[in-house]
Amino acid sequence: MRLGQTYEVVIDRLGFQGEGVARVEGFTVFVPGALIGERVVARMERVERSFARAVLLQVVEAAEERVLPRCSVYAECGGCNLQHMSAEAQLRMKKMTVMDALERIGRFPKEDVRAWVRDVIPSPNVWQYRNKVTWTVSVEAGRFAVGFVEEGSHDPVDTDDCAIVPEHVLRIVKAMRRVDEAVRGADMERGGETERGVDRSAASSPGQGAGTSAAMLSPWRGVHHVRVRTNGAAEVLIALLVAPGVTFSPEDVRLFRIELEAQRVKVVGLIADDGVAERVLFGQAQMEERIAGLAFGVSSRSFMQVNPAQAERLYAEALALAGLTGTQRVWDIYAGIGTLTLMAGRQAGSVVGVEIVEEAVRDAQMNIERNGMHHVRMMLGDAQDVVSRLAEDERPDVVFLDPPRAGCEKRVLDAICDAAPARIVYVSCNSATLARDLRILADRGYAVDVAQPLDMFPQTSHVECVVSTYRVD
Ligand SMILES: C[S@@+](CC[C@H](N)C(=O)[O-])C[C@H]1O[C@@H](n2cnc3c(N)ncnc32)[C@H](O)[C@@H]1O
Repeated sequence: MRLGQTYEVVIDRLGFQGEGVARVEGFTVFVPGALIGERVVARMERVERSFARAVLLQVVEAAEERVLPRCSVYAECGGCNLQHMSAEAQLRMKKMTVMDALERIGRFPKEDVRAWVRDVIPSPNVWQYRNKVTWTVSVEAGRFAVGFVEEGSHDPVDTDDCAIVPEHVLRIVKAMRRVDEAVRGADMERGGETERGVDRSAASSPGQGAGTSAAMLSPWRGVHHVRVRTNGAAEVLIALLVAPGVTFSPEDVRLFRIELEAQRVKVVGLIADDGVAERVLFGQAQMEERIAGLAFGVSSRSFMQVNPAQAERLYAEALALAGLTGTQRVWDIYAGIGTLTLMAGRQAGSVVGVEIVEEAVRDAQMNIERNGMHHVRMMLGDAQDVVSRLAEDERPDVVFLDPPRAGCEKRVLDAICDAAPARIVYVSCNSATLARDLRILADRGYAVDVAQPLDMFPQTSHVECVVSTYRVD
């Protein structure tokens, strides 16, 4: 098999990222965009010892599950990778992903896995469902671009057409573009000699003096990402992620505000975040959201599930599997702003949430206060240290785990098993690390009874799953 060579292949399964997989001349060939059963023409773009990666050139025989992607930039953008697959096929694929991981990585017997893994709960919304987006910003050669990044690239795919983000959030891109055009237009009229009071020296490339190129004059120069959060009331909290030292003039902020108003975007706050500190440029640093009848404040840096309607179902599943009766002692490890922590608080004797991000713990503490839950408390720190400290004071009945994609550190799992709760309910957004961690728990005497996948991220191959385990005495 040679690089650049073209083959006609038949896809016999899907990989973890939803890409078509075929066997060709003893190689496993991954073809993103191809579906099971399809005959496709593909060109090899990377060839290793036993596998290759190919670009889909033509679908010769299409599968029934093939649908027309909704986004105009689907082929280039790295944001979604399953828009070419019907909604039902996406759900089937996600169930297979969880089962495959439990069998291959977790080394659990096939019959057990089949009995545990339920059908995927579909998302109430499969389009425009995201309440948070982080886009890459680029101002190069005078060209302003905002968007998700193409796989294997650093350049954003410039668009304000994104099918998984609500329309009012997309209007922020329009406002940024209009500010860019207005400011650069004005600067060019003046000969590009003024920096408009914006100190972007820290972000200058070597050899680029102020006013030497159109890119230098963009108000968004020095902004590498923009992070937008929105809520059920269609309000937004915008954070401009900037290089250290980058500041904004009041004039830039005023212009942006005017354009946001012109686009009818309801902004609760605009923040500049240089990775060390957040600075509020106008409005406030937190926004409000209601989930399952509780009020939450959330900061820009804090974690919150991205699909709020589906998040309510996720929490309901996790709580049902925990079987709380009002008296238990509960730990919620990797607690974020305390969403599950507070919901568990309505059904438990006491709850402790553990979280490493300071802003999230601050949010969670305010959320505990505003919901009057005085039997719920938060601990700030790395779960690896906090859990063993916590175990010195109390033994939990139920532990929730909801780690980031990397899964739980072994030390955390060991400390929890030492504390011997009757039940551990594991919420995961990565089936591979979930399977790895469930194997560790199984070897320490925790058996799985149910694995419930949910479609939290429609149009992408990511899958959320909640698994309940119980201590075998
Ligand atoms: C997937 S989120 C879950 C948050 C929360 N359970 C929810 O549903 O909103 C994972 C959380 O774990 C936190 N985290 C990551 N590493 C951690 C660590 N080593 N110790 C404690 N918390 C950590 C992250 O900041 C994030 O808030």
